[in-house]
Amino acid sequence: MEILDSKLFHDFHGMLKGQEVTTSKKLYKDAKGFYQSVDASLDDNTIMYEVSCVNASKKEEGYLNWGISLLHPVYVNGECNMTRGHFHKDLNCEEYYWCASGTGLLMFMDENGKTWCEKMKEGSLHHINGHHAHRLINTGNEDLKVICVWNANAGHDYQRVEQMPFNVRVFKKGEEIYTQKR
Ligand SMILES: O=P(O)(O)OC[C@H]1O[C@H](O)[C@H](O)[C@@H](O)[C@@H]1O
Repeated sequence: MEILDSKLFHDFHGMLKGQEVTTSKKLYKDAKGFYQSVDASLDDNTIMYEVSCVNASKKEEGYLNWGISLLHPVYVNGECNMTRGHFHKDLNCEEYYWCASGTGLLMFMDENGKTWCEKMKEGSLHHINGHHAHRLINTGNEDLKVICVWNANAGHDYQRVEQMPFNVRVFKKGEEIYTQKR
């Protein structure tokens, strides 16, 4: 019997490593549209968040993806750094988010536009119903690292949240977090 080393390694407080891992970075210039206003003090090439994934060999039912999203503590005129956010293309596909470190909010939106959040902190585990759009928000002063597991056939429907955007924005002033209806 062969006893092999694992092909992948995920340090609890670090990134995902292994040959099959793909990483993408979201720069401020590609995220400007997420925020209420443009912050001229931020360099266009500021890295807002990074996503590393191990994608399944097939984008089919029964296959799973594993990933980590890492959001840096960047504020855009006081508005907290966030992911683009999406519905799944296949609404039958659920997802789990598990907070490895940092503090933030997981914003949900149902198909009627009702928006709410769950608090994220180290160890918090979040179930995402396939019918709910989801967006990560870093409200802390350190990286927010969130481990994600989702069906390989889920897909990302960004258009749907552009047509019906999350209707609440999250800001930080000093140490106070506050929200604003958009
Ligand atoms: O694609 P975004 O909405 O910007 O979110 C960033 C990423 O967050 C998590 O890692 C999800 O599971 C990924 O599927 C998603 O791509």
